[in-house]
Amino acid sequence: MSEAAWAALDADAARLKATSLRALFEADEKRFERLSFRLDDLLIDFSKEKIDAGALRALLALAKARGVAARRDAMVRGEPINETEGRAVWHMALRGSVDDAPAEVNEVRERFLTFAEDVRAGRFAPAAGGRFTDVVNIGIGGSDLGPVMAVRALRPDHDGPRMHFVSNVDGAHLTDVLAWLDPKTTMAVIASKTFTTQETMTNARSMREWLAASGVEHGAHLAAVSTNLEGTAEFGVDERRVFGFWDWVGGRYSIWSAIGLPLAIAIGAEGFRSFLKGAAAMDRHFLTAPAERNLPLLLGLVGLFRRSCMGWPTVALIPYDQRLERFPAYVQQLDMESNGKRVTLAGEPVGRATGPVIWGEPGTNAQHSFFQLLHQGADVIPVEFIAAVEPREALGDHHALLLANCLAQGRALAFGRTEAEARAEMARAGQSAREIDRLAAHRTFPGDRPSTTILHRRLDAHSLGRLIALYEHKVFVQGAIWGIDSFDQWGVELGKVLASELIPMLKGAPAEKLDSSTAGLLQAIRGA
Ligand SMILES: O=P(O)(O)OC[C@H]1O[C@](O)(CO)[C@@H](O)[C@@H]1O
Repeated sequence: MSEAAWAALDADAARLKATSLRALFEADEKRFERLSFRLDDLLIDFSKEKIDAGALRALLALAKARGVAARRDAMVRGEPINETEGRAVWHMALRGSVDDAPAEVNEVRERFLTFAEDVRAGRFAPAAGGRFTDVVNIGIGGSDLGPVMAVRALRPDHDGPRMHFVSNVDGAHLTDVLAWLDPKTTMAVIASKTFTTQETMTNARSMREWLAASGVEHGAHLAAVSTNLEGTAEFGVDERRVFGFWDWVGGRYSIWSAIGLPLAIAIGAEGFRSFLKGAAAMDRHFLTAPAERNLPLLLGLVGLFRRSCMGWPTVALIPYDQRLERFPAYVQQLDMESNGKRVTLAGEPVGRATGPVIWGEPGTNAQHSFFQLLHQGADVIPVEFIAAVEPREALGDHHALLLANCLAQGRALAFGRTEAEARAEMARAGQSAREIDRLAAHRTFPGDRPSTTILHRRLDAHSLGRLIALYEHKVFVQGAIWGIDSFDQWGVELGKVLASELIPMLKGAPAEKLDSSTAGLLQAIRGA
């Protein structure tokens, strides 16, 4: 049954490759109305994608044939859909979107939100008195990217102590962050699901030494977030400041758990609850909206069509919102660690291209760096634009300029500028025929480059929660159709094992059983 659905999609892809976006818009003046979808103030416009009603029908048929709704419902019921690790995938329980969530979810949430308020109000204070002015979150991957992204996104709501994030095992990271801080008024949150991650534990130990070296009672400056309570105790974190979570929360899905503590300290408990409510609003929509109007389903299907049928390997995620500067990096982990797999749950090759490369930077900066390639390079790179209709602060005409640029880029990508148009423009500008001949090809934009535009009213805790949940569910939909396990990450294991083997050699142990390249590089490092 799904073979038939894939075959129909391949036919749609062939037809749409031969039909330009210009032609699609000319053929249907209601294209925007037909291909844009809303949830409250959130609007997703797919009309500049290379899709049409036929392709969308075929995509919905594929989702049905692949049992996406049944798998979604199994996820909500807490079934172990992360089959390779035998775990449930229950991050929706953290935002009140499942029945029968364990009582400890609420208990831990209340504890860490109370702690956040205590830090903000100075009730939890440094050992030697005063107030904590700075908080350093030490974590990596899902224990870093969510908190850092969300804290930056919600800067206008940030009225707690200053927040800092250290993730890289490169000592430069910790050194540069600590250089500006006073240990007497700095606390650390050690965030690690496993509490064994080499980078995080190394940074945590160095942080503890930095606190101890200043003479502060370092234990009183530490908090931890982890599923490994033995590990946190062994490290010396007082259990009153340890906030747990559970193996059914994937690292890249953990911002809703106590991993969100830095965000709660920054914006307060009420702000954090609003963030959870935004995600819950998207959950409700994903669970109940009809397939033809279901935003995460459609976002997933359009992306899947680009990747598995049109063959485009990457997606540029471009928020026209400076405060979403880390959103592309956040979605990069969410999507690439989830769907960067090539075998199905049964261990068979998927047989189709799977998770795309996700990358991006905020606009308008991106326009002045890599947009040249998006417009005139040899590859088609679909773009997802994100913008807020209202700015958080009124500052002259900045926001109008920002939005004008966002809309202009989508138009330029989709419709380009034909050679005839380029020539006519140069002629109007009074350029000679010779000059026109010389430059016409350079000034032609092929166009026909797809984009999706996501608009919401403004960026706040609620809309950020909703946006993240939109992307989480989109990733889920694609993984379900490809039949892969979107919730494991075996691909990060081998590098970890090989690094452990190399550590002693970097510290002087004899180099053994190495390939000639690695041996040569090690030699060069030792001899340097
Ligand atoms: O929270 P932990 O256990 O320190 O893991 C950090 C990150 O490392 C990974 O396990 C692998 O990179 C991610 O999935 C995770 O978010």
